[in-house]
Amino acid sequence: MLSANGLIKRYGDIAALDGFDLRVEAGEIAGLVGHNGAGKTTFFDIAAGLIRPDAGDVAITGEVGMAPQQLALYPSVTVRETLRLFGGLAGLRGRALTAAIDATAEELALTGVLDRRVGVLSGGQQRRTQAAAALLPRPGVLLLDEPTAGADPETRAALLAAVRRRADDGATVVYCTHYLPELAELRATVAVARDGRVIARGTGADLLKGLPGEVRVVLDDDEITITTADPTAALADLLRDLDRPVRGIDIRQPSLDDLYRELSHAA
Ligand SMILES: Nc1ncnc2c1ncn2[C@@H]1O[C@H](COP(=O)(O)OP(=O)(O)OP(=O)(O)O)[C@@H](O)[C@H]1O
Repeated sequence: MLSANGLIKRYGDIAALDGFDLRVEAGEIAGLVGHNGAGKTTFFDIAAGLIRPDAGDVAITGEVGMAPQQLALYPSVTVRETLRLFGGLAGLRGRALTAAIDATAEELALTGVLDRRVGVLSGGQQRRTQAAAALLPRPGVLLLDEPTAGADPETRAALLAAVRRRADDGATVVYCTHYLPELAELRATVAVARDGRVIARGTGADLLKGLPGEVRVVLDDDEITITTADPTAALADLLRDLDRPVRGIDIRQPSLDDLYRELSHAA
């Protein structure tokens, strides 16, 4: 469990966090989204104990594992040595450590590069190594800051599956991303940050309720477009009353992108 209450962090005139509240339960993945500068990284640094807030506190059950946005790896050591270091810091030794390294490398598709130096890996492999370092000790709380940035589709899928498994095993996960479809894939709840606060919190479905989607019906010489919160129902109504042949149908359900846009533009 993680519970941040009333966090405030100022840098001169800038309030990086300005009353930031967030509660995430064990087994939950909370997707933290928001503009550049909304305060996501500052929140992570405070939750991980790297910096102190000016006010407020974060309560955490268990250890914290963090994969920061900036790669923080030693280029001259191998992937295996990297994982050995992070596992060792978390108290893993001997056979337990070796088994954890093998299992984590396997789930993040790093087995083939375990004995290569981090500095010669591709960007995606380095990012997976960083995620592996955070995931390996199986911390109770995982803070992941855009771990799939620059990842190819296979890497992305492996990472998302590994994160989902950790939550299924009971970890509390906060997952920062600018790529909203990932949150649906992770079955994450959503927290939208803006100007140092969480301004919307809930399941994707809750937050999307009432936002407009669109249904477009293409006829022989005409086209009908309806903007509505329930495009499927609008389509059913339309088709019931329509006496002309339909050439094409296009439905766009409201998405997290719509929510993000709406909240970002709200005063
Ligand atoms: N050490 C610092 N000194 C001065 N200002 C800072 C410092 N760290 C963060 N800030 C400012 O605080 C605000 C929040 O920054 P933060 O990095 O937390 O945002 P973010 O939501 O993580 O952004 P991004 O999506 O770009 O990663 C920004 O305006 C940033 O410039």
